[in-house]
Amino acid sequence: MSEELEAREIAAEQAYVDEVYVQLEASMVNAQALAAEGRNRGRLEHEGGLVERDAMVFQAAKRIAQLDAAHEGLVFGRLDLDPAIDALPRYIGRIGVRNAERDVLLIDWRAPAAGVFYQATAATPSGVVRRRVLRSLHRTVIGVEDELLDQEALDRGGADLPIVGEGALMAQLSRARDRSMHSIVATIQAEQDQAIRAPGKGVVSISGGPGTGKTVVALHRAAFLLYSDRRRYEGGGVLVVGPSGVFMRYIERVLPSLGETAVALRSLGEVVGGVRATRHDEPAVADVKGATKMAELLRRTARQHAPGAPTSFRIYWRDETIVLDPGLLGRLRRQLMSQGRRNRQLPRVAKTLLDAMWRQVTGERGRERGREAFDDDMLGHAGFVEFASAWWPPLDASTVFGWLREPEFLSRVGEGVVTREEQLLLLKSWGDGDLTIEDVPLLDELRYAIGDVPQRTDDERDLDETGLLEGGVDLQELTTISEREYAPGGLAWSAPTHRIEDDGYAHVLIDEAQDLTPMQWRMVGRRGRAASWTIVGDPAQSSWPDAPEAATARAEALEGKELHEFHLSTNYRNSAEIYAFAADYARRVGLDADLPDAVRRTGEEPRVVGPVDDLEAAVREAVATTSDRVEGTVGIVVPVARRSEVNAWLASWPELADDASGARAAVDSSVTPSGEDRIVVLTGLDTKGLEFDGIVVVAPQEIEDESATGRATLYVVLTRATQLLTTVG
Ligand SMILES: Nc1ncnc2c1ncn2[C@@H]1O[C@H](COP(=O)(O)OP(=O)(O)OP(=O)(O)O)[C@@H](O)[C@H]1O
Repeated sequence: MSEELEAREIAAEQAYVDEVYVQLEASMVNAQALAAEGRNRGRLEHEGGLVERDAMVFQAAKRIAQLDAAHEGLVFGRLDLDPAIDALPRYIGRIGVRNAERDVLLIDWRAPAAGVFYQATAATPSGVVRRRVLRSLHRTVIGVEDELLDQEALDRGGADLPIVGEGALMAQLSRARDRSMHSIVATIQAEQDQAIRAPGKGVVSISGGPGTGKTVVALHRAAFLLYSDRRRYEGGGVLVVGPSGVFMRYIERVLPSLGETAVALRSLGEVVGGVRATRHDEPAVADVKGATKMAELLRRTARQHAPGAPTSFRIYWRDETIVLDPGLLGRLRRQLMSQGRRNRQLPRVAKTLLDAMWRQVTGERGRERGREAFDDDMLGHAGFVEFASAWWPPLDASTVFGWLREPEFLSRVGEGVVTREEQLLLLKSWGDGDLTIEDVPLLDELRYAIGDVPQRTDDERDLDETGLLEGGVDLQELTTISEREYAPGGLAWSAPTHRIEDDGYAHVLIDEAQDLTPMQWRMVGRRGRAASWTIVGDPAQSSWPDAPEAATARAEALEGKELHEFHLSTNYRNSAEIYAFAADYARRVGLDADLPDAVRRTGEEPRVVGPVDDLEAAVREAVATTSDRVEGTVGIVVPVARRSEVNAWLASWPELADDASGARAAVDSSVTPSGEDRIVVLTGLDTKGLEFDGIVVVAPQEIEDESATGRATLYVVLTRATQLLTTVG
């Protein structure tokens, strides 16, 4: 009977969903035709609102159609209200759709009218009698899950509203995990909805323990903001910053599945335009590079005499020797620096030098000729022009960053800022080539300290203004000289391509904010001076050891902005059994953790294997068992020092070969990883923000011991599994 009932309900919903798709296709064709026709301006203005809206629906629908996401239907919700309010059901979808008469067929989930879908509860039904979630596979409705919110209204109204299913949330939470995060539009919970719909003012801070939906809520919030004020947020840009490239790939499909693509998703190593770093420094080095004192070191660096540039200049003119000695040049350098960013002073360089030189002209013959003639002579003199351009070359941040690789230079600017030991750590890390994630904020700091290298056209304009360097200096050539002489040879550091003025966004969203170092806060702070912010994090999961210093940097980045706090209290990821185990650990090791309630029981207790004699055999057994028992992803979490070893193990286990191309690629560079592997090897830090159906933790004690914040890292690791957790050590 109940199956029959469910089938009948599904068929009825399918009919409605089909109607929505027919209408959607009609409006897409319509919008396309309008765009293709390229109507004249007046007509566009006349029908502006309509055309724009159709075009928007078209764009959003196209993106949603492109997304071949199995579980995610366009129409996912239905509200049956008290007949006294509305006799017709309301349908909720990823985007809004109207029919030819412009009646609403589907309400966009972000519209105010959809709010009640998320906020209504049995205690405060707000007119909702039945809330229904439609589960779909592409365009096919495969299930419905109902909740009865107001029995009395149902009795009173005498309507026929059957109740089907076991509840959408549990069905959604029990699904197997794949490599991407999915949107939760159908099952957003009331406390999450409040954070999602908070106005885009000041700073919205969303806190909560592991698995409470902070990330997914923040992404839905980005979609909400774009919907609520498209001009502001699409025009000004929305920046979403997460901890790693792996994490960004994990979350990248959520916004497109909501029809939104106008968002910049950047990992911390990619925040600076044109730069892409994917490797972390080891913890001891990361701790030095992340500390606020690096800002002082870099400020000093930016003010130094360019290594290799001339330190004096001498010229004969009208019987006189004019000398720019190192002391005088040092004073002139400081004078120029005091007027603003180094590169911005380029147009003033020649005049500053000429002023100082003219003061030395005291003889009659020289004075008689006059200043103008003096300037003309100098600017026509190849020796002077060459000196001026070599003394103050246009510099890009990567070049200046390269100066720090010289031990003597570093010890000079580092004096009293970083210890000798720290200098050695820095030098060692900069010796091996490519930029690390921790270097990126340092490079950014230098960009801001020296300013952009002027573009050629700007140069020409600036030079025209001074009237001093006419025809004399080819700045293009200067750039080449400076690059040739001072660029760090052989390094894969590309110069930032974006200009400082283009760095700002209208909204900045920081995920896993507890991990930002002070230097990273400074970097993201520069991108959000005029922005509203969403900041998401859980202090207990922090891997930055100096919490007060990070708090100060964060406060500076957000200075003057009003704070609105939201807290999430239910863990939707872990089974109750797994989370109890992790929470026990947090209490035992003294982490001051925010412990949410986990709602889903599986009857599977976490398994602790060990102490073991043969680690490889024990891990192999645990991974094989886990992979047999879960349908979705499996993460093998290892100490940093064991990553290659465990990858080699996994690559050599034939029974798991199909699921582990990443491990094979890690040990054999001729193998290409598929990127869709079910089984992956990760370090503790790599797991931040991610989740897997099964987790096998290798040598947990070593993870705990490998950094000052190892306990917080291990706590993160223990909260990544949805179904099965095994530790082997
Ligand atoms: N309302 C919801 N309906 C369905 N699934 C949800 C809901 N809220 C959260 N989830 C799921 O719970 C899991 C955890 O969410 P998310 O990763 O956003 O949590 P988090 O708070 O950022 O976690 P952590 O801090 O541990 O990284 C995800 O799979 C997410 O889809």
